[in-house]
Amino acid sequence: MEAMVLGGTNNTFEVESQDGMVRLCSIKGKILRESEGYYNPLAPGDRVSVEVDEHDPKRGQIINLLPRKNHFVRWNQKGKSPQLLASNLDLAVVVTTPAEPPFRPRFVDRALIQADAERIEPLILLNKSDLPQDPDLEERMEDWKRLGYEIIRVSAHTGDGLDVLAARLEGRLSAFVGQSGVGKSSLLNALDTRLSLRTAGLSAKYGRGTHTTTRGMLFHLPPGESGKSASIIDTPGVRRFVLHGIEARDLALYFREMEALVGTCSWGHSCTHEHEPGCKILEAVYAGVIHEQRYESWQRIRDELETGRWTD
Ligand SMILES: Nc1nc2c(ncn2[C@@H]2O[C@H](COP(=O)(O)OP(=O)(O)OP(=O)(O)O)[C@@H](O)[C@H]2O)c(=O)[nH]1
Repeated sequence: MEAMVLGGTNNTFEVESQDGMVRLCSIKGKILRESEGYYNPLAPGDRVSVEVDEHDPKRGQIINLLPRKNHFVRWNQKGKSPQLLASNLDLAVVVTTPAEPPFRPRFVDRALIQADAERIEPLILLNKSDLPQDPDLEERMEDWKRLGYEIIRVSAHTGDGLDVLAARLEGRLSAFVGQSGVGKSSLLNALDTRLSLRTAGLSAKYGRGTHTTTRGMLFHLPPGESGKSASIIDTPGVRRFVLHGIEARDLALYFREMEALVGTCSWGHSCTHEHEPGCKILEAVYAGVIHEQRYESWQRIRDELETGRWTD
């Protein structure tokens, strides 16, 4: 029987069959071949084949992973392996805030790049729009918009913008990705009042989230105006989003404003875009076509990918 993984740990998963029944399932055999080398064998959104337990219809075994349309991954530094956050997504929703926790544009850049690399449509969701906005944030928002990224502004607290967000999520499978404390669980609670996911204030000491959601979980929202329901994966908040599966030398291809310039410099593909005369990327930075902060973002992320050392 075909079913979808809603959530789970390394050996027990909540799996939903097409009739809506949710079973606890373990993986038959040692490991799924496709998951070798990964931190976790399956992610919410994965489609699997299940064999129902003869003695207990509420349990079963996962015998097969069905081909994935895409998978959203980050590098797990502690586990030293790629971690599957969600599979088969229509939309990667990168949640950010003007403050509490502080606005971290590089976190957003990294998540957008990982989504683009997997050909998952990204969306920037600015939560906590009730808090004072800052000029740096507005400038970056304008730049992302110019690059073609869709932006929705909401407040889980006041409800502002939630109708726009709900309409955008209807009929799709989306994942909320963001630093701990940006309000991913609060947003889900606001979108579906039947949910009461645990949320928590920021740590007084560091002004960061306290990692309340520790594992990913897929939720179906009640059908909206279109009659279709939204499926949303709440992913655990992370302090740092480390890219996976992207080579440092290819990084510029995932910066939308750089992609077309790659290979056009006087030094061709051997240009480092750091100091060479005739570098089209540097010329674009000087001309203001590439935002200085995006260029710095590219430099930092490239260094991280080259050295395997991460500073923020
Ligand atoms: N001012 C304001 N605070 C919010 C808003 N949404 C959430 N918060 C607060 O932000 C804090 C963190 O919210 P959570 O929903 O737990 O954040 P999270 O992103 O799910 O965090 P993790 O589970 O750690 O990943 C809580 O104190 C919420 O009350 C909002 O729109 N405005």
